[in-house]
Amino acid sequence: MGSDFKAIPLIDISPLVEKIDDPAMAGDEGLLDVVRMLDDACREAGFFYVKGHGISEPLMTEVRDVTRKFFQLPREEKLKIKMTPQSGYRGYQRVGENVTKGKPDMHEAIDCYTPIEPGRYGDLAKPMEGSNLWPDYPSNFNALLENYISLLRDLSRKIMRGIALALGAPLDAFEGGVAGDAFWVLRLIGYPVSDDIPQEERTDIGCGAHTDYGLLTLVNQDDEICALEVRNQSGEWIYAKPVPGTFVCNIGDMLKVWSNGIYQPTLHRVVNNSPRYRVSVAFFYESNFDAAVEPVEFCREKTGGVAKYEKVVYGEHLVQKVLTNFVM
Ligand SMILES: N=C(N)NCCCC[C@H](N)C(=O)O
Ligand SMILES: O=C(O)CCC(=O)C(=O)O
Ligand SMILES: [Fe+2]
Repeated sequence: MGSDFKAIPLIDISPLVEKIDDPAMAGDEGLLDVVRMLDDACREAGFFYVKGHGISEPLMTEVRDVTRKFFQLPREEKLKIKMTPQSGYRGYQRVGENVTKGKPDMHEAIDCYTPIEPGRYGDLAKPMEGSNLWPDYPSNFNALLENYISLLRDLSRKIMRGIALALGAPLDAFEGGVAGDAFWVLRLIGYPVSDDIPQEERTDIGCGAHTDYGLLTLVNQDDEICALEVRNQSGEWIYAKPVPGTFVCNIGDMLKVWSNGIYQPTLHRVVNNSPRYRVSVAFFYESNFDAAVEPVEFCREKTGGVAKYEKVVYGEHLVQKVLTNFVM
């Protein structure tokens, strides 16, 4: 939702990253400052940049570079890891296969999800059972990304601890039954130059306006290309322009429900009007797949006493999105 913000705040979260797991951190001034900045950012823009997050800039760049190399491969090569219902919707999607609000998106992508073994979660996760499809080339792709995912999971867990404190909740509010076994999603995305897309397939938007589905998103975007736009309350689109070495973070639908709307996700979209192919790698940190998320009591009390949202099972929310996101 967001206010009439004109810019997206940048937060140096190093005090949080260094101290949040330390039992003696209560009262640490640096950390409390970060918590206050997170609270402001989540109430206002619903978006913030983080630096001081501990992920090295060379690693962030390498992840975008292997992604770019994959998308440069011939179509037949990319289709070897094609996304299908049989793969649990994991794998490669060509430009136009993802649709948002009925319109094809001008991006290609690889979707990776937490692997789900057959039978886990019963019928709930049936459509998404499976393990990830990794390409043979670039050869270090799998190992590099598995490591990246593990680092981002831990970073997200720490930021969610900060967000818990920002809401006035217990430190571990997003652990245990809510997100102690957080489902993760990785989308490696390429936005071609408009002129390179055949005219009859072309629309004007890289990814249509949407909110993200879970708790927290961390976007690692190409330097120098302005394309991610965030909508403020007046309906103006504010650029989340690249800030090298940072992640662009935003909150998702599950945090809205849990907090009874104290924090709301913000609509955003991607338009690549630049003369360069743009790569971004979005990591989504979500609730437990089977978590039934509903407004918690202390947030309801702060917001008039009435639950504004119905209970949502995260996995149902995700499956419903995934089943309607693609034309294949
Ligand atoms: N997990 C996330 N957020 N994926 C981003 C895709 C958003 C666009 C999608 N077609 C939609 O309409 O939701
Ligand atoms: O490419 C980007 O910068 C953001 C992509 C995005 O919003 C998403 O995949 O949910
Ligand atoms: Fe998004």
